[in-house]
Amino acid sequence: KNLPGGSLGYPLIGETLSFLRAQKDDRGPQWLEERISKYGPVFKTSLMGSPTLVITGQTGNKFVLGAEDDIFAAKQPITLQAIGGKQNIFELTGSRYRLIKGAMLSFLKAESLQNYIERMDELVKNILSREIKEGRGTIKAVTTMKKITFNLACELIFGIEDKETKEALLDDFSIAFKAVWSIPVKFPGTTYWKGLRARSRIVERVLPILRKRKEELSEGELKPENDILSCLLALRDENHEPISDDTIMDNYVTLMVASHDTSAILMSLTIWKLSRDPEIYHKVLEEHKEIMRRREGKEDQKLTWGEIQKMKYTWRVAQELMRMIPPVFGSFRKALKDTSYGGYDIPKGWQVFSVAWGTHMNKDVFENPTEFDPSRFENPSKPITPYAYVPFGGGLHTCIGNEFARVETLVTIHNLVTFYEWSQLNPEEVITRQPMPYPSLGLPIKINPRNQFSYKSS
Ligand code: HEM
Repeated sequence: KNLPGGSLGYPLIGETLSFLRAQKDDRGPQWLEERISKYGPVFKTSLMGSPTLVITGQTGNKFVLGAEDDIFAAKQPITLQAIGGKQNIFELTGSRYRLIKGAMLSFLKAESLQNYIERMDELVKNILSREIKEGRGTIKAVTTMKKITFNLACELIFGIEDKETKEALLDDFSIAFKAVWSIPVKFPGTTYWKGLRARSRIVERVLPILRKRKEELSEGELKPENDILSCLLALRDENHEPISDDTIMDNYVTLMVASHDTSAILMSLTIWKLSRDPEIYHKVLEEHKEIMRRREGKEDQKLTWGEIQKMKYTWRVAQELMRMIPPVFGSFRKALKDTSYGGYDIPKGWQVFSVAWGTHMNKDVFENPTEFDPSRFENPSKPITPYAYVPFGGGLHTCIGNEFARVETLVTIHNLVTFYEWSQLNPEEVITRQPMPYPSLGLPIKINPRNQFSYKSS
């Protein structure tokens, strides 16, 4: 086989440790750069238990992300596969994949999200005020954002509202999330082993909920549109067969994993940026003041879908953050047949990894890539071409939660800037990849309700 240069590292572990360590020390781009400068834009390594070809650049993104699912499957590393389960959306192909994805999208598309806004706003308000009260004016923003994304997913997407159940699930999911980025060694005490046990407890806890919903659906007490679990329970495949409980559980766990850290990171990064950049903060604040000003005496009214659409600058700030610090470093695929790219063979069974940073920080794609400039998403002097900006991936497996993530981020930031004032306790705090990019100290902030909120421009 004509394979590109690179090192497969140690058996099983491969280069996983050096990759994860580089991410943690915020040297992820350097880890890649070193290899790209040594071997070129395509190189071999071994990550998360599989031999891997890393493919970088816009053409590479298109090749990997834009491929049909008979060439590359979106199979994730062993760790995510084990936590998410064998029937999770990333593992599915063909008609089964489309069936499950269609059901999930029916909840996550913009038209459906419009119905959640009031409830989302209320949940975010409650969590923020509770956390701030409990922390007596000081909170770790990262922990609070994780609580927000977890509760929004539990309540709005899955209809799980019982406080005790949610708390127990949050404990177990926190353990399971860690296992997604661990060395897949099933030995008592390892992060991976703990994650697998946490997954079993999650399944045990949610199965009775699933059974109850099944009964309620058959008795007409519940509608499939109520939540994603009910929707999947009511779903029939091309042979009119229901979807198995295992498939539903796997996709429940996977959606919780896919929606959790990603969105919590985007919210945390936005708070981090607003805390340290007065100019950007001021522009964001003005946008939200303007929204409140337009309410003309009805300031207590609930946030509306129309108002979310007015938060254009705030979203551009988030987009620019995702360009410079993509929450998901890249996308894994598995070659289902022998194929080739750039003159190199990609053997069947190998893992392929396409990295967002390869284009996001490329000066041929984004002018002055190291400069934080949200306006590049407003009037790009160079139009952003397909597969160049990929924080939500691209092609068949593009994130189906991108609109949910946008809305929950905007609702949260709106509540923060409109009703609170805050400052970072450690202004020097940096972002480290663990391997997801979080503020290194969990972003402690001092936060207080605004005394007076003047809607007039300042
Ligand atoms: C800022 C937040 C988010 C980011 C940056 C993000 C990023 C991504 C990326 C890069 C992919 C593609 C992975 C691949 O190509 O292998 C993806 C896929 C996916 N995401 Fe997200 N995501 C976010 C939020 C969410 C949310 C809130 C949900 C669910 C409510 C979600 C559910 C999914 C699912 C189910 C897939 C798989 C789609 C498929 O295979 O067809 N994501 N996401």
